[in-house]
Amino acid sequence: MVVMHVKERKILNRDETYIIDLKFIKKVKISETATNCGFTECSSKSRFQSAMGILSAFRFAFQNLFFTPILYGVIASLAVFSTVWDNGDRFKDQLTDRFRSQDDTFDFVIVGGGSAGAVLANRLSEFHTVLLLEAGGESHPFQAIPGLSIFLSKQPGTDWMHKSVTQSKSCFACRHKVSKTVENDAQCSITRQRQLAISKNKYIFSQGKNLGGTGNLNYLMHLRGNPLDFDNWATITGDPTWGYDGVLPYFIRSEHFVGETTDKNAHGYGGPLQIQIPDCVGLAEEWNRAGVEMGYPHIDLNGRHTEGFDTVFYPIKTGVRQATYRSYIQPARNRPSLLIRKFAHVNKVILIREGKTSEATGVEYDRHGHRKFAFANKEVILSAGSLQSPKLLILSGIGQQEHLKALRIPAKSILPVGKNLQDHFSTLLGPFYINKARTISFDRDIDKQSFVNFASNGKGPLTTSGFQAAAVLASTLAKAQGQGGWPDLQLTLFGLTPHRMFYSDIGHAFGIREDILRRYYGDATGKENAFFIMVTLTRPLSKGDICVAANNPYKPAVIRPSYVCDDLGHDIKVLTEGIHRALYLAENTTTFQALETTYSHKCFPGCENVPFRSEAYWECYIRSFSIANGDHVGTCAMGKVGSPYAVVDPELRVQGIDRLRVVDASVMPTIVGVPTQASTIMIAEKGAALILNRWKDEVKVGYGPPKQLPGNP
Ligand SMILES: Cc1cc2nc3c(=O)[nH]c(=O)nc-3n(C[C@H](O)[C@H](O)[C@H](O)COP(=O)(O)OP(=O)(O)OC[C@H]3O[C@@H](n4cnc5c(N)ncnc54)[C@H](O)[C@@H]3O)c2cc1C
Repeated sequence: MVVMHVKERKILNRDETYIIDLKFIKKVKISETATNCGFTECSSKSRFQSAMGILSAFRFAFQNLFFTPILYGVIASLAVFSTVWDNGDRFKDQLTDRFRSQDDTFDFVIVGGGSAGAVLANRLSEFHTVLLLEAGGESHPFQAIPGLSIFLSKQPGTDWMHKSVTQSKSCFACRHKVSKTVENDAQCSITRQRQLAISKNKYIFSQGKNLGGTGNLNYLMHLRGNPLDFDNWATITGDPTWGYDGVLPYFIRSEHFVGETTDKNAHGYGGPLQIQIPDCVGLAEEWNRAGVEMGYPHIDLNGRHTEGFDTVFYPIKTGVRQATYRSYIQPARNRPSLLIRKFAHVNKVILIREGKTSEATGVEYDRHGHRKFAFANKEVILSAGSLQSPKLLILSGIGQQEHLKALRIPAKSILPVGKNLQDHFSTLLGPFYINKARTISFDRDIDKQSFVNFASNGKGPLTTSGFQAAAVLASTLAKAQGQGGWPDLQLTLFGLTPHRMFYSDIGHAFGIREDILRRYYGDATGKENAFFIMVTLTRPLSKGDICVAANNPYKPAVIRPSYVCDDLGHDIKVLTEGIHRALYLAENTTTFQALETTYSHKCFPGCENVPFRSEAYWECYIRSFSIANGDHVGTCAMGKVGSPYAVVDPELRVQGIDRLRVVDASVMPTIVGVPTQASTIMIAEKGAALILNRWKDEVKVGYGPPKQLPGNP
């Protein structure tokens, strides 16, 4: 093992051990190597100055010393890399396009090749001709590495980077951006627009912009949700097949589970998406043990459960991120029945009036500078995600009457499109310092060897996004309402030690001001070992909405998330309780006491005027260090016809319009109590089965291997 210490900087290698302090070289001994991640702790012993040592130190310096600065350089230039990648792919696509089919009529036209759209493209093209239109290109190679997750969002080539409107009750520490955009006011009415010279307190919402969608840049936590999340959907929609027992077979169908679990029957074996625990789980074992100390079971959180703790599963294969890009799109790509058009920005759905109702016949889209049209013999399916499917509906004439009127878009169906926006809302607690190297430090653990280890074995610290274990808990408020078995809080272990650029990287990932984080994390940087806990409100009362400001597909949607805005103060109370439980776990369980866990004593900048750790302090902390999880749902909710939020029916058909469905996260009527990718994939699997069943009498033979319709599993 080699440790090179140049001034304050350490770089690790696995073969030999030196400390170079520019003036002298020290031999050091490895005192401990932690399990599975390859974290290291070192202590110096004696000096030596052998010629061999110096020679190998120089050799090492040439091979490794520059690795970390280069890595930081690459990470800092990810924006450039992603743009260059995107432009290169665009150029290649333009060149090869002339050799591809120029057909414009297909059985199905799918808009958006993200988490849901990729599943549909795969399943439907087994039996029908499918055109998949995706605004972005191929997934970026860096997106395959889970360890780079916190750097992947907000890169211009591969992220839509939507902006919320200015928030008054949260986001106080969010990045302030100078902007001259025209903003909608609080009522989503385009008649009252204001010109803002400086816009602040805005969230930047990431959404993946390439094949695989947001699954390419998310944090890889694969959690399905609580059975009551889905039983609630069955009640809302009046359709029992959306209850837990109805949706479970579709979770199972999507999955190929690898590894050990306490609930084997809950899992699928042989599905497209490989699910497993990554090689590097850091403090997960201690986390689960501490949960048991607190009276919660260590369970499989993807099984039938109420409350509990568990290590988080990821959609990975030999360490590599799968997303729906590698699991659903790549295996289907060569089918003659599937045509993928990348860099195709869809502007609206083409609707024609048929008697009293309208029917979707195709879409209008722009590609490589040309306006084009594609037509569907059977159906058009929108899978553009919760922030864009509603926008496309509105631009096509499906939305709220006043809104369409103000936009001068002829109304085709009056529906509450864009209302009911829900998301998880979090804050990040820590650092919690510990006395052992059990978490990842970028400065210490990410080196040339860790890349080699990842590339050749799929092992090591690069296999984890940092989010390694979770707990789902019901708050006392939920229990008081008789919902003790229906968790409304998630605590997630974030196993990173603050590295040199931590304030900047976390600021980038979560959209928080760097100057504030530099002040807050100033003491933490350079300390050996620490972890964080993300505290998440998973069943918020506060709801937001989305509308569009102009009849122009290139104008960003107006997004009002309205986090922690409920009049009862419910959301703040539940989050504060979550913070107390996280603190209890870290400070009061014997498992974490054995690691000498101590919480940061620093006051969050802006909250100095309230007593540290008082209820008022935590409220200030939450409203300042606000993290929007990006789990947006509900903007095209399914429900009973005529209900206040229902846009699609339980078969995901847009109400009042023929041959048009929405199949993505936006159809969830209420948000599930965990991150939303697994449930989005389940919705797409169920949606595909519904569509195939509808068109079962018109199946074309000869498109791909399966000879039998999947139907209900
Ligand atoms: C930073 C972040 C971290 C997250 N972490 C997790 C996590 O750890 N675990 C988890 O389960 N969930 C996580 N999520 C949420 C999860 O990834 C999403 O819920 C899920 O991917 C949504 O899938 P979707 O199919 O609805 O939308 P998307 O995956 O966003 O797909 C929509 C696709 O449509 C395309 N598109 C949009 N508009 C157009 C248009 N006009 N024309 C053509 N194409 C268009 C987009 O480019 C995109 O490819 C995270 C989200 C974010 C933002």
